[in-house]
Amino acid sequence: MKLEITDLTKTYSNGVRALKGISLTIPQGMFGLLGPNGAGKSSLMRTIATLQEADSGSVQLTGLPDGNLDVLTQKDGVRRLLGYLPQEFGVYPRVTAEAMLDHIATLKGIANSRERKEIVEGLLQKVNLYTVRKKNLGTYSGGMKQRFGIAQALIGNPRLIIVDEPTAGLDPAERNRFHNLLSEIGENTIVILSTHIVEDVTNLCSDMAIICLGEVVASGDPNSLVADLKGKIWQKFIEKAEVDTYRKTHRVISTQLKGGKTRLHAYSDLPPVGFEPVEPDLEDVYFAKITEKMDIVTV
Ligand SMILES: Nc1ncnc2c1ncn2[C@@H]1O[C@H](COP(=O)(O)OP(=O)(O)OP(=O)(O)O)[C@@H](O)[C@H]1O
Repeated sequence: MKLEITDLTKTYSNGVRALKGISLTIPQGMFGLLGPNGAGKSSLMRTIATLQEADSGSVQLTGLPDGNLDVLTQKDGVRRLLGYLPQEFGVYPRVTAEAMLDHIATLKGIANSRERKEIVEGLLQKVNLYTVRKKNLGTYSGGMKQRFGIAQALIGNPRLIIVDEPTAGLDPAERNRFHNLLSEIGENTIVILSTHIVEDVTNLCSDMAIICLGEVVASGDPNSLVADLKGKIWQKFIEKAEVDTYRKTHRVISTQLKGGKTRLHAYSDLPPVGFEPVEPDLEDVYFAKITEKMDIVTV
């Protein structure tokens, strides 16, 4: 099974071109979709989740037992296979987790109440909310709500799971718990994790893409993307006031405060004078690609 996206475009009625010909092949496993705010990640996720129309292009789910699915036109077929955790996941505050999951399971077509009870209990245990299943959702913390969000997305054994910026605002322990949960989702499922947190992709994804201003600027497996930068990233600690000067003479891809000093990373085929070589990581890939399109100040 694969999700094949070809030349997908979307312009909103206010003239914003959110998707400018996106082409991507997304295999089974965890796929990370990285991009800065406004890159078009949510627009792409909503289109794949059949919640919004594209202007042109195609999205095909191929390799299914009973043939391919055209995601843009065969929406009911896609919805039967889909689990979706949107960026803004609202919950009904006065409903218990158990009652809400039971309701969603009914909506997803699980008519038999005993079967539903079994599924709901299993999911509550999986996301570690079983002991608080009788509490109203309004009393849940951010992390608990996200785990509840995953439980509802997993109802009906989806083959395609989309999670949009799931760890923003979670504390490290909850983020860890959420990562473990995602990594337990079966190998024979496509999981698309849309995020602007590079570390989430480093930790979880075997394949990825970076999008920026509605275009794919890199795609592939994270290790190869990092390997491509070997010998090209250089670092220097400078005073903050010197950043602008360096930006005039070097291709600065990122600046970060480290112990009160500013650590500057620059991209160069040859060693720049006064810089030291540094092992690239996925963050360097991200910034090197993004700064090809956008000014570092706006990244
Ligand atoms: N319904 C809409 N109407 C008009 N413009 C929109 C709409 N939704 C998104 N946009 C614009 O389209 C562009 C892409 O937005 P999108 O939400 O897809 O990006 P994103 O990568 O998910 O960003 P973020 O990380 O901030 O959520 C942005 O410029 C945004 O302002």
